[in-house]
Amino acid sequence: MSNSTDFLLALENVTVSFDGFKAVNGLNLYIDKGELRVIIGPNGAGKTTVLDLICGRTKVSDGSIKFKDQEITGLKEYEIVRRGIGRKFQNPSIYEDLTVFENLELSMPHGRNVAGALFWKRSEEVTERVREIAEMIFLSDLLDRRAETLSHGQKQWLEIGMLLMQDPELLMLDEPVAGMSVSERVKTAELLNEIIKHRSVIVIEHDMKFVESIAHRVTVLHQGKILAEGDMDTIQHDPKVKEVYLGH
Ligand SMILES: Nc1ncnc2c1ncn2[C@@H]1O[C@H](COP(=O)(O)OP(=O)(O)OP(=O)(O)O)[C@@H](O)[C@H]1O
Repeated sequence: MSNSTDFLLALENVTVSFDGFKAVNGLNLYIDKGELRVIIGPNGAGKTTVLDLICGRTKVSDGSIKFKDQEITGLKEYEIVRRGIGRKFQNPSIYEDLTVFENLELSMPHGRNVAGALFWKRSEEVTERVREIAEMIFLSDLLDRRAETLSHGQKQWLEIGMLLMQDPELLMLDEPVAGMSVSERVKTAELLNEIIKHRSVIVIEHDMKFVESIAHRVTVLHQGKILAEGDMDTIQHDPKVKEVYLGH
């Protein structure tokens, strides 16, 4: 047995070409258990593509992606979800005409086969879990509200909550605070810090104030490669990073 990784997620030499253009080029990225990693970088750097590769939406052209030491490269998106990776996209995909409670309830995995889904009914366990997650995402008092009546920020939290219902070990969020108010951003930082008590999180973010408030470790991507990696202080003082990203 190799003892090569204690990492939750390991990308090694990952490359993807779109018609010969390498959007991600020989990327090595390692995420620890309980880590909150922020990925920053200029437009077109390959940030979203990295998340697409991890969740199986885009196939790697070369390289390996391992989750808990098992190869996930080539698995289908739903299989990767089942392994324990949840992904939130920029636009919330909640059910607007259902309540907060129902949205969360629907996201609880119902068992792995049709029979499981057919015979599933609301149980104490599900209700308990919905309440627990609702509390985390600041929506305990709004469980009976239709989702369409929520603010933009609350909808984003609801979608994070829906992912948490699936109990992922790794959560990936693409610009979670875009369009949020200042107070919602502060609460989102709180939420992320709560989430990483039991899971790892990868966040793509442009808002540097928000990044400062959450980041353990920052990876700067540029032209599909890692330009720099380290704590916030190191990144902010890195001349290469200043040149391509922070300096303008
Ligand atoms: N399916 C695709 N087919 C062709 N080119 C693509 C595809 N997906 C992404 N690209 C290209 O790959 C590059 C990286 O895109 P990506 O969206 O990952 O960047 P990003 O760092 O997330 O940028 P942004 O901050 O603007 O969201 C871009 O040049 C983009 O046009």
